[in-house]
Amino acid sequence: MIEATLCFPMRSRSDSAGDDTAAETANEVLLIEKRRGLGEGWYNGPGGKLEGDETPRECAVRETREEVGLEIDPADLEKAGELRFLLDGEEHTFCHVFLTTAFDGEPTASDEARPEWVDIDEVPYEQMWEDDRLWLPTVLEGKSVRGAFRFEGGEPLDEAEFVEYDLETGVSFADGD
Ligand SMILES: CNc1ncnc2c1ncn2[C@@H]1O[C@H](COP(=O)(O)OP(=O)(O)OP(=O)(O)O)[C@@H](O)[C@H]1O
Repeated sequence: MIEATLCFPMRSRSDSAGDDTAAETANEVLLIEKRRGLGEGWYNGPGGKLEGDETPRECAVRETREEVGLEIDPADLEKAGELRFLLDGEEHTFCHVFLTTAFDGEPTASDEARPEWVDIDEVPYEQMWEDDRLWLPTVLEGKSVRGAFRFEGGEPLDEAEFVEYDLETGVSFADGD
């Protein structure tokens, strides 16, 4: 099973640089248009697979730096979700979702990703993974989610058919990761 992360930097529209504005007032989210690999051509948050013995939090910080050039203190990441993606009945990917309103730098495009600030009411769900519309609105409201999403039809996951899901909101997580 793959362990992966997603990280959603947020800001309020009036901020030109990131600071520690409270999540409740943030109304824009940094999405990426994925330029290669799984989910290519779709929007998502920065993120990727855990490497070596890093924690999910360390992975989210590294992937956000590599993909869009923002620097985040791991302690400033707020755990917002745990998502299980099943393919043909087998555990495929376990994804840790984080939010942050505290980061340094300006989003910059990389080979992997083109970043774009998007109003949280204008998230392009029709150009995203099908499951995103089910859990991301809740996360962007500042509530936590735990979900399981079933896909069928074999690899690759981004060509499989989304068939059903279970979702809980307002959950708590056992540890900070
Ligand atoms: C099934 N429904 C899904 N809905 C929303 N997001 C999903 C997802 N399934 C996978 N994801 C995310 O997609 C990224 C893939 O990342 P992916 O390119 O494979 O990782 P990484 O950057 O490490 O790849 P390289 O091997 O270095 O190219 C990673 O953030 C992962 O959490």
